[in-house]
Amino acid sequence: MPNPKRVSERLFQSPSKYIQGPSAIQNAAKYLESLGRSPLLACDKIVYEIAGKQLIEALQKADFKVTHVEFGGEASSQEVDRLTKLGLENQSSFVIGLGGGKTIDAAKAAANQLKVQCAIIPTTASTDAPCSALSVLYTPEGQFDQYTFFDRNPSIVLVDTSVIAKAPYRFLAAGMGDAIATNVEARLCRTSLNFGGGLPTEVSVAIGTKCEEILLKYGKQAYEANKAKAVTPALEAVVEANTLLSGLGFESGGLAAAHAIHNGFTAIEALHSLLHGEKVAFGTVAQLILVNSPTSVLDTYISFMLSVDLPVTFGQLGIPNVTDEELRSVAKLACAENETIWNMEQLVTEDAVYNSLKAADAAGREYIRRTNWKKDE
Ligand SMILES: NC(=O)c1ccc[n+]([C@@H]2O[C@H](COP(=O)([O-])OP(=O)(O)OC[C@H]3O[C@@H](n4cnc5c(N)ncnc54)[C@H](O)[C@@H]3O)[C@@H](O)[C@H]2O)c1
Ligand SMILES: [Zn+2]
Repeated sequence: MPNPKRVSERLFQSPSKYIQGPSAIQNAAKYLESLGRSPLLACDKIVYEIAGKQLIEALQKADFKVTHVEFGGEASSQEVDRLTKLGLENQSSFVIGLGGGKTIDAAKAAANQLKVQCAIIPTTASTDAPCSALSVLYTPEGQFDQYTFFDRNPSIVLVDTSVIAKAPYRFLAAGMGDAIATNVEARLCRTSLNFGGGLPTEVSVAIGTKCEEILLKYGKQAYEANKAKAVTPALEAVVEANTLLSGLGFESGGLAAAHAIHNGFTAIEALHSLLHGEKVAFGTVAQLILVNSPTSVLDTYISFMLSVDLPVTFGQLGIPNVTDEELRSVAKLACAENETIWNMEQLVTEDAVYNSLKAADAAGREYIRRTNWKKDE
């Protein structure tokens, strides 16, 4: 990474087109035809039944020649190479990634190796992976491997909200946990380099603000709509916040402590089964404490997290008996040399992060006690 003090350019990057609506897959051909007519389509078995069959049918009706490959489940270099090989053998004109964050990341990386364009069709709003020009790769066993960066973002991101509305509502909540961090993190990164290697522009800051506004206004309502499998204006707004606004906001705005703490949580085995956004949600409260946010501000975020069943205490994270030693190892990883925590202007130490974790749990417990909060059944 270049030294931020020596970079004066502001930079904003994004996909060429973003389409969202309840019939997006049915109408996919008209949006995808500019990329060619012989795509390599990666999706796993579950997603094939949910949306893959319907997508292939819609494309075949419009004379596309689709090569369907079953995604193996992990976004690993090996899986990316396998998809690339199939793309070469079939002379695929572009790649479609259909599914959750891992399928999306593997598809983006394969398209990059094939030097063809990429279309992303997320089937959950669980992460902000669809719009970014990077993939998070893992070993075939599921350990973090590396971030890989590409020259361009996916050309087309197509979101079918009738599919998302039927996905498990825990996924939408996790996406909100990832998205609520966007503004909290980006507003501390005004003078650091974003993922494109430039300074944030005014629009990336505005996107983070809008993302947060939508979540606070409509998050709970969208969560309830998702439980009822209903596509409503609130659900549409939150899907856009989780997918487009959060994606553009983090990539061109920057990440800070919340995501670094999420990465630190990999030190605790018991947290591996949690979704990305669930861990980011707790990290967001810890970051707010780290930068000395007033109680009224903490209350706003904690109340939001609880309204969509995101964890704000160690108990809710599933680690009620976490030890100080474990928390110190989380803080140590969160403060690793290349971590995004160093994007913040504030002075940060491992000890301060350790203390913010303990205080976040305490603030969550105190809020629950004070407001007599009870989980909806
Ligand atoms: N590249 C980026 O910018 C970026 C950003 C955030 C997260 N990520 C990555 O995203 C990954 C996490 O993604 P995830 O949380 O979507 O998990 P995931 O990709 O593992 O998907 C979880 C499961 O959801 C299932 N699924 C997908 N759509 C469904 C639907 N409509 N109904 C029922 N089940 C459905 C899939 O079959 C899969 O088994 C992580 O690897 C993370 O590193 C990447
Ligand atoms: Zn994230």
